[in-house]
Amino acid sequence: MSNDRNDSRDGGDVLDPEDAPADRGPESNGADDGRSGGTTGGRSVGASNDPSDQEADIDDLGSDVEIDAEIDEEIAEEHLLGGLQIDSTDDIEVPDRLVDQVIGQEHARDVVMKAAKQRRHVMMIGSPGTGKSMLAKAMSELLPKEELQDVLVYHNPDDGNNPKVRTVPSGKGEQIVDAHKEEARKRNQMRSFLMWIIIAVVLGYSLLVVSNILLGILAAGIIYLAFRYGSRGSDSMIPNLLVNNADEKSAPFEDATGAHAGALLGDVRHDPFQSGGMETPSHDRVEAGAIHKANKGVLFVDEINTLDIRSQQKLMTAIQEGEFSITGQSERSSGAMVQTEPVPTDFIMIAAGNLDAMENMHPALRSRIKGYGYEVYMDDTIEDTPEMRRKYARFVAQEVAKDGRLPAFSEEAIEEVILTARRRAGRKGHLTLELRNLGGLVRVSGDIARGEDAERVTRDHVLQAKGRSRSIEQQLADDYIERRKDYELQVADGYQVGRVNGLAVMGEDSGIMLPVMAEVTPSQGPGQVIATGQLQEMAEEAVQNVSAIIKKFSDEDITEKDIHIQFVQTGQQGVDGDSASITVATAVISALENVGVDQNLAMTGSLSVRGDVLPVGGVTHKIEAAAKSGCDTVIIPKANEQDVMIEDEYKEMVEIIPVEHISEVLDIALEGEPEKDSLVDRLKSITGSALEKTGEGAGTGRGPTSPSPQ
Ligand SMILES: Nc1ncnc2c1ncn2[C@@H]1O[C@H](COP(=O)(O)OP(=O)(O)OP(=O)(O)O)[C@@H](O)[C@H]1O
Repeated sequence: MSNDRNDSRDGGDVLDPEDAPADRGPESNGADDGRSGGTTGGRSVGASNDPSDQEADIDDLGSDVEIDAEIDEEIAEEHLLGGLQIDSTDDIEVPDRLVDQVIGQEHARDVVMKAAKQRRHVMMIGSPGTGKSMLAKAMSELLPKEELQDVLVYHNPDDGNNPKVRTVPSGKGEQIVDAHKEEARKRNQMRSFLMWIIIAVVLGYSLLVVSNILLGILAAGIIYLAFRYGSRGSDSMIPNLLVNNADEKSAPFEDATGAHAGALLGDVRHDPFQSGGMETPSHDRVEAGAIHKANKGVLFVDEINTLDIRSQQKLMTAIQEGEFSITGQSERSSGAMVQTEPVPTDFIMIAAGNLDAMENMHPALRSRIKGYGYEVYMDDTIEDTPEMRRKYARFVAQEVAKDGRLPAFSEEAIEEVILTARRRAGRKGHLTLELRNLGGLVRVSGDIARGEDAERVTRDHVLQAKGRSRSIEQQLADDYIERRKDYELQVADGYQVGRVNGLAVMGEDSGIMLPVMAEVTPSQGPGQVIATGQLQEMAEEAVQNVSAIIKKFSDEDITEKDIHIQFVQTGQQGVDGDSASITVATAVISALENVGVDQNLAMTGSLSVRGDVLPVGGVTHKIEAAAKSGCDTVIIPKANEQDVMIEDEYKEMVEIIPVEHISEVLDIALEGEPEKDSLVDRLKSITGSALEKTGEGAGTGRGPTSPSPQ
């Protein structure tokens, strides 16, 4: 039987659906293997269908592409371009294959290549713009093109609402449809010929024999309509080419992110006529969904949790069965009556998203992907090595090539992009892997250069682009700082009791200075912490931590007092996690002891119950915000010292003081010398005693700090 089918594919009679190959869904793998010795559409598929050859191909594709240049490793270490001696991006070759263009993400790349070889599903979780869809696309390029199929839908003479489905090797579908059209055209020609002969005979007879021309015209009209009506039937025999892979250069890549049910699962269009000869045959109204178009390729769904539960369930069925019938998605449409035979859905699924997406996706779908595939977490940053910097230079070249209209980047412009990647990493010795944003910077820089008709993109263009391509959060933060300056709310001079300049991050890359005010009052009942709205919990935690320290060093129990904390003019954005806890603690101690706090100083840091200042996120942006707001000193956790990568322009504006303990914060921030044996005196003296224990200098006296969760 299978031999017969192969014969029909290779040029035999392809017009009868029963003669077309009937292999569908998962079984078609076996059928394809059987085909490998033959010729398909004039193309030999034997060699590359050998699985071991395919694996070798994939391994080959995966090999890391090194930049082709002689590198002096000693120079490379210090050199921003990792020792690459080039004039511009024109000197950098961009690899052809997407998988070789991926920067970093070694683990994800390995997983994708393994999954391509084994045909396994993959779940990729990570920050936006780190290359999830790029890797999914790269995976489709790794899949064997020879397995691709076209899908045809035929009219079912036994049941018009249950169209037949047939799969054929890619490229064959068009031939079959063309052959059917040719056949229909010939049949129609013959019918027309016959029709005109009959009309001529009828007209001749009515004119010459009956002598009634009117009767003749009427009869001719009826004959004409009968033939026209009859020819519609032969058109309905032409199959609908549902999936056409004839021109695909690689296995399909279908992005079904945010797709509605019809686009994902296929649909059958409504037919307003439905019957009476004017209707469109049901097989012609069938439309493929992404799951069908992705057959033998990759189906990519980002933010998988945004698909409605029914769609997720059906997706699961398609994954499990390897085939899925198409029916009308709208219950009220005539399409809902139609259901095709199962259409193959033998795809590899790549589900992507952030951590929320994973938590909120259908548990059964997740377990299906997990059970039949891999889960991988995308890296946000990568170690800053000469080799990696060379790859970042290639990244700039890739983005220029991808855009197609940008001028080449000069060496110094590439250096500026790499410096930005360092800064955006927010981590010493690392480069950011949020490369979509970095690609945005490349494009804006290129557009500025283009606007000036410059031949090359220079460092200056990149610097201008950095100013222009500010995120919404950055623009908001800058606007906020400007407005506060108008009202002179920014930095007050001298010292104030209970008011401390805190620092926070807005969005991903903007800092903002937010003053915190505290007032301590006697309580009528048990003491309370009263803070602004949603910040209540955070304030309570900070007060609890500081109260443990206060209790230890004085007779005061601040849990018996009412503590009012105000995050001045925050609108509640920007205050993240517990990074404001040393700010709150300082404000409370200042209010409690009635000692002024230096208003030219800002601070960020998390606080342990033992008074250790623990690391926080976004220090670079916070320091820059303090500088922009006019502060001249910033206190940061010692553990974050290595993460500071502020722009040169701010370096002159602020002094950065890394601290390890709240006592150091108080020493720097509070006004004057405390009264002997007062709470502040005792708290400040902790530094002294700690230093005595280790015998080291200020700021290094305490043991290593443990990281705080952000
Ligand atoms: N690791 C990478 N290597 C090279 N280029 C990258 C990488 N990550 C991102 N890019 C660039 O950024 C663009 C967008 O990345 P991509 O769409 O793959 O991100 P994503 O992780 O799927 O993001 P999202 O979840 O927001 O869709 C890519 O087309 C590519 O130009």
